[in-house]
Amino acid sequence: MATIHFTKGQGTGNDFVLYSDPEGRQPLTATQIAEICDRHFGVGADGVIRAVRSAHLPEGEAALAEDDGATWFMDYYNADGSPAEMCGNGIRVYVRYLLESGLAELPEGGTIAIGTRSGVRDVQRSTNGFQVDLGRWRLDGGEPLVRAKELAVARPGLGIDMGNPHVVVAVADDSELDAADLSYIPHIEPSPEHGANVEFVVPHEPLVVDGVGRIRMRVHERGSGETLSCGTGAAAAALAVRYWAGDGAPNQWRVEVPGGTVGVRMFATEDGEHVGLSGPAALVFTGTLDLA
Ligand SMILES: N[C@@H](CCC[C@H](N)C(=O)O)C(=O)O
Repeated sequence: MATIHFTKGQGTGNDFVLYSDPEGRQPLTATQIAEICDRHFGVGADGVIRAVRSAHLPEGEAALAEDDGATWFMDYYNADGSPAEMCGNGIRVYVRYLLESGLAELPEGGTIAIGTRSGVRDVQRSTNGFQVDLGRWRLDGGEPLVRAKELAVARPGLGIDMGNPHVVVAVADDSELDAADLSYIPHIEPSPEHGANVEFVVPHEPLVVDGVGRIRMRVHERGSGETLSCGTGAAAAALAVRYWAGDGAPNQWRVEVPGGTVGVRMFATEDGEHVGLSGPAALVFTGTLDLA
C-alpha cells in the first residue's frame, strides 16, 4: 500500500493538505483527493497541494520557460478533486511548506517564483506572512445575475478573471451577508462555462480610512463550497468594489473574511496593472496517509 507524508497548512482558515512529490511519481486521483479533504472521513481540507518540480509535470514546461523560471510547481486541487488554475492563500502556505521542508530557500528581501496553471507567480515575505503578485486581472463574464439561498433577490455580479474565475456580488448590509446560506452552490445566470468562485461583499462604513479601502467578504469556492477565506477571491472582491466606487477609489484594500484579514494592492507594471495579495500562512500538523 502506498503512503504519503503530508502537512496540513492554512492561510486565514483556507486549509490545505500538502505533500511533496518532487519527481511527479505520486499523483492522486480525484477520488483520493475528495476522500482526503472529507472533514468527517478524511484529514479535512479545502484543497490538496502537491509539491512537484516543474520539470516533472507537463503543465510545468511553461513555468520553466518563463523569464524567472519556476523550479517548483503548485499542483493545486479543490476538495472535490478538480484541478484549479490558482490559489492565492494556497500559494503562501505552499511557499511556507517549501521553506520549512528545506525544499527551497527565500533569503530576506528575495523572491521565489512558483509555477501555477495560470502562470508563474512571485512570492516574497511580508510583515503579515507572505505576499504574492497575482499578476494581471481582467473583467470577464459580464454582469451575471447571482442568487444564493436566503438572499431575497437575485443580484447582479461582476465577472473577474484572476487566472481562475470569480463573480463578485455586493449585498445590502452585514445582516444580509450573514444570512446568506452558502452551503449551496449559488445560482449564476448565465452560467459560466467553467464554473466560478462567488464572493459576496459588503463595504465598510466609511469605505476608506487613511487611504485604505475596507470590505467584508464571504465566499463559495468552486469545487470546495463555502470556505473561511479565498485569496484570489479577496483580490477579485477588492477590484470589483474599486470598479463600482469609481474615480478616486484607493488601490490598497483590507479584506475581512471569516478566517481573518488579507491585504490587496493594485499596482502598475510595464505589462499593465497587477494585483498583490498579502496574508498569513501557517503549517499546523503533519501525518501519514495510507492510500487504498
Ligand atoms: N482558495 C483559493 C482558490 C482555490 C481555487 C478555487 N476554488 C477555484 O476553483 O478556482 C484562493 O485562496 O485563491
